[in-house]
Order: sequence, then structure tokens, then C-alpha cells
Amino acid sequence: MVREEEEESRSDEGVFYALDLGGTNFRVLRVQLGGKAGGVVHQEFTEASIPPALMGGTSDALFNYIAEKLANFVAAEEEQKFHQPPGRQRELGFTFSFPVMQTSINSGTLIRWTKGFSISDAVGQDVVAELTKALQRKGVEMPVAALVNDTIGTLAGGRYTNKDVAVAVILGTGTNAAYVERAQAIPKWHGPLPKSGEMVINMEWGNFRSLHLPLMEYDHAMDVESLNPGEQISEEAAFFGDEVHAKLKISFILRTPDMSAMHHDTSSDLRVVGQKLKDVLEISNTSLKKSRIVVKLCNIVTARGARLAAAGVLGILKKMGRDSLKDPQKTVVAMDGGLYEHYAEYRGCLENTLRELVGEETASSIVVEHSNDGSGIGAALLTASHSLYLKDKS
Ligand SMILES: Nc1ncnc2c1ncn2[C@@H]1O[C@H](COP(=O)(O)OP(=O)(O)O)[C@@H](O)[C@H]1O
Repeated sequence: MVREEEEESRSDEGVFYALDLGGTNFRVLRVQLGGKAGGVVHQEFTEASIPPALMGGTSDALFNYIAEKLANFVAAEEEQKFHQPPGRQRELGFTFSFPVMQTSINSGTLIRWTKGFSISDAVGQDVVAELTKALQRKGVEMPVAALVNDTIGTLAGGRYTNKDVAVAVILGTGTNAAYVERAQAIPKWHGPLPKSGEMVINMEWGNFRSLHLPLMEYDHAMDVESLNPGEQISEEAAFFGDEVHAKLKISFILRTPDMSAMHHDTSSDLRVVGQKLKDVLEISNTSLKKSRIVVKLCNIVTARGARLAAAGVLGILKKMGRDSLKDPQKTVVAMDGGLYEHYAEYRGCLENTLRELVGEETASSIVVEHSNDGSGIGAALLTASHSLYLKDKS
């Protein structure tokens, strides 16, 4: 839970940095905030992927790599574009989207890795301290003022420009959601109530389990397979001939962008499907009939994922009492993540399902919006509102 304090922070101005590590890619963002009415004056970012070897190495190796990219980006800051009020240090917001036990606004211990990372010596460590040490090793003196989850960052970034943003959903390598809740509706909160009367809930909905969403045999197979690769491969079907092709036995060989390309193949002979099967799986000469079945399969898998995500959003809207609005008040759901952004069929199915679930009348008051890197801006804003510099001066 994070207290809603952005409102008071708008007097902040200066250069803020945000670093976003949430999966296969990480981004570094530089923002010039223009004070009370100025908003975001300038922003620049750079992106890099995490080399697979570093995803399973040591904490130092990962954070050294990140610190080096950040150091290079900071060194490239141009004086003509970015101005820092005199005597004020640049500060950093760290968006770290893995399960963390947050111990303060700028510290938190890693509970476990997800999304393909497995760096055992980082588990149980304060990720802000790990990052800070690496920055110091690279000669970057930039305090980390806020540790943020990407859903929280997206919510804060979205709300900064549009007060109707009340929900943020990430659909990328992983998935999660956050929303604005009435503080009084949070039984486990016994502290003082925030002035706004609202708090933000980070749902960590990737861990959601419910009897209402039964796991299918394929879910179990995938779960087991992800821990013990190679042990749970179904060889019952021989769809592409009498034998199961060798590449089909390799877990996770078919990446979402390839599946998406096949799903969106509009050519009359489904040549993208044929090409992908050949390139990725080394299966050639697939008949048109079989290619059509492959597209249908892509559709089944996508529709299930999209409908589950829509059900999750409906759950939030119900909890907020916004699932049957008849008045013109809008509820904006800020979405981000590569899956939502790039997979048009997925995105369309999610939005149609949500409309179907809330009904036409309410659908007009629910707006699903792509928040383009709202998370980075949000992290920079939260950094500004929790500035260590301001704390020191007050
Ligand atoms: N062209 C694409 N079509 C479908 N899915 C895509 C495409 N490009 C990326 N993705 C999905 O987006 C995910 C990356 O999401 P992103 O939000 O960029 O990063 P991350 O969650 O790793 O920080 C990939 O794992 C992949 O599933």
C-alpha cells in the first residue's frame, strides 16, 4: 500500500531519473519537471535488454550492468535541455517489479525472483542498497528516493495527467494490477488515514488463486514444466506428421511475438504461419488446413488469457463500485506492457470482454487507455514527491 501523496508534490522541479527493471528489458528515463503547473517539460529514455547470463548470475553482476548503463545515460545529459535548481542533487526512482517486502519508501527486500530471473544471492537483500552500491562502484552519486512497483508507477503517472485514472494493469512478461481504494475499506491498515482518504493497493494478482478459476491440465503441465524443463511434455499428438518434431519438445521455444505474427496473418495462403513454423520449429510444407488450425489455436490461447485479464479488471471495478455506473463519471484503466501494446488480437479481445462483462450502458464510462511508459514518469514523480533533498531541508 502506498499513500497518495503526488498531489502535494507538484511544487517540485528539476531533473529526476527513473530506472525500470521489470523483466527482459530495462529502461532508464530522465525527466525535467517544471514545478507546480509545469508538469513534465522534457523526457528522454534509453532501453537495453538484460543479457540472459546475467538473469541467472550474481547480484553484483546484474546491478553492475544496470549501473553502467545508467552511468552512460547520465553522462549524456545535455545542459541545454535539462536544468537542475542550484545545489540540488539529481535523484533516482527505482521501479522494480518483482515481489518485494517494502520496508520504507526507498528500501525493500527481494522475496523471490520471477519472470525467468534466478539470482539467489539477491534474495533477502535490500534491492535499493544493492543498486546504490553498484552506482557507487561506477562513480554515480545519485540517491534512490523511491522504490516503486510498475503498476504503482503507471497509476501515479496516469493520474498526474488525468484524475480519472483509477486502475493500472501491466500485461508484459508478467502481469499485475493496482488501483485506488478508499482507505477506510482496507481492514489491515491501522495507521493514520491519508488526507485524500485514498490509498493505492498493489494487488500482485499474478499470485491469485481461486476455486472460481480452476486450473486446467495445461496449466498444471506448464507449471511443472517451468520448474523441471523437459519432464512434462505431452507427446500424444502427432499433428504435424507421424513423429513429434524435435523443436516442438523444447519448452518456450515459440515466443509470444511469433505467435502474434501467426495470429495476425491475413494472407490468403497463411504464409506467415508457414514461415514461422519453418523458422521457429523447423516444420515445413504445412498444409493450409493445418495452418488454419494453428491460427485457431493461437486464438484460443489468446482469448483465454485476455478474458482472464478482463475478469480481473472487472473484479477491481466491482470492488470499487464502478462496475454498474450509469452516470457520466469516467473510470480510466491505464494499461501497459508489451503483450497489451503489441498483440492487437489480445488487446481487442480484452477490451471486448470487459465491455461484455459490464454491459453496454456502463461500458461508455470505462475507458481503457494505453499508458505509454507511464510507469517511468510515475516513478520520477514519486521520486520528486519523496525527494530526500526536500526531506533534508525541512
Ligand atoms: N510483437 C509482439 N507481439 C506479442 N507480444 C509481444 C510482442 N512484443 C513483445 N511482446 C510481449 O511483451 C513481453 C514484454 O513486455 P514488456 O512490457 O515490454 O517488458 P517486461 O514485462 O519484460 O518489462 C514479452 O514477454 C512478450 O510476451
